[in-house]
Amino acid sequence: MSFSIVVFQGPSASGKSTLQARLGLPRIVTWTSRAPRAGEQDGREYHFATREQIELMHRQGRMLEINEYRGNLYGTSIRSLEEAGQDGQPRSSVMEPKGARLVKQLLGERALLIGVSASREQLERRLFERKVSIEEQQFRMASFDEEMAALAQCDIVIRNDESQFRVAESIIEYIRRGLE
Ligand SMILES: Nc1nc2c(ncn2[C@@H]2O[C@H](COP(=O)(O)OP(=O)(O)O)[C@@H](O)[C@H]2O)c(=O)[nH]1
Ligand SMILES: Nc1ncnc2c1ncn2[C@@H]1O[C@H](COP(=O)(O)OP(=O)(O)O)[C@@H](O)[C@H]1O
Repeated sequence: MSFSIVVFQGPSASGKSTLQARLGLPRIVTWTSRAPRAGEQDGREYHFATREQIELMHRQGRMLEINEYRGNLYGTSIRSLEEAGQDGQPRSSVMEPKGARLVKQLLGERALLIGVSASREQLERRLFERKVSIEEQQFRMASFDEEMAALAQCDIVIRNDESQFRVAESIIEYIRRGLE
């Protein structure tokens, strides 16, 4: 099976970005209207654009989907997904469940959806350690049940509690070799 794209989904702080980095594939760069954070570069972490530009792309049928998150728009262009299949080099992406489901619908078996899960206690601790505001922690935990339920749509779910980090990374390594 040759995959064009590997999509990670799961609750906040479950370890999606960590496991994505371990997999080592080039990332699909998505669009956002949020301001770049320190150290972020246009075209690397995201394509940074205005809300109006992203909405226009959506109206023109150039976006697979757009999603509102904390007052900002996010979206994946169809072209970025098509490119992922063309050069034989698979790409990876982190998406919330709605976006991940649409990628699966568009690409079928060429998309591998990897769910990442961890216990509520572990996630609360990791968010606490991130030193974000209490309000931000509560906001992220509020979607916990929904994110856990949405793991049902994934092709594989990796448990990434602290006691399982090595197992989780071995599974990613196994998938990585399978993609070579
Ligand atoms: N549906 C969808 N979600 C996206 C897209 N790009 C990023 N996201 C999600 O938007 C959320 C916010 O991302 P970000 O602003 O980088 O902050 P983070 O929560 O610190 O990762 C994360 O859950 C991302 O996975 C996209 O193109 N489509
Ligand atoms: N397999 C792992 N090994 C070591 N640390 C991990 C692992 N998975 C997650 N973490 C830690 O947990 C925290 C949340 O992980 P992160 O990848 O940022 O989550 P997400 O992208 O899902 O929000 C980070 O501090 C990260 O270093």
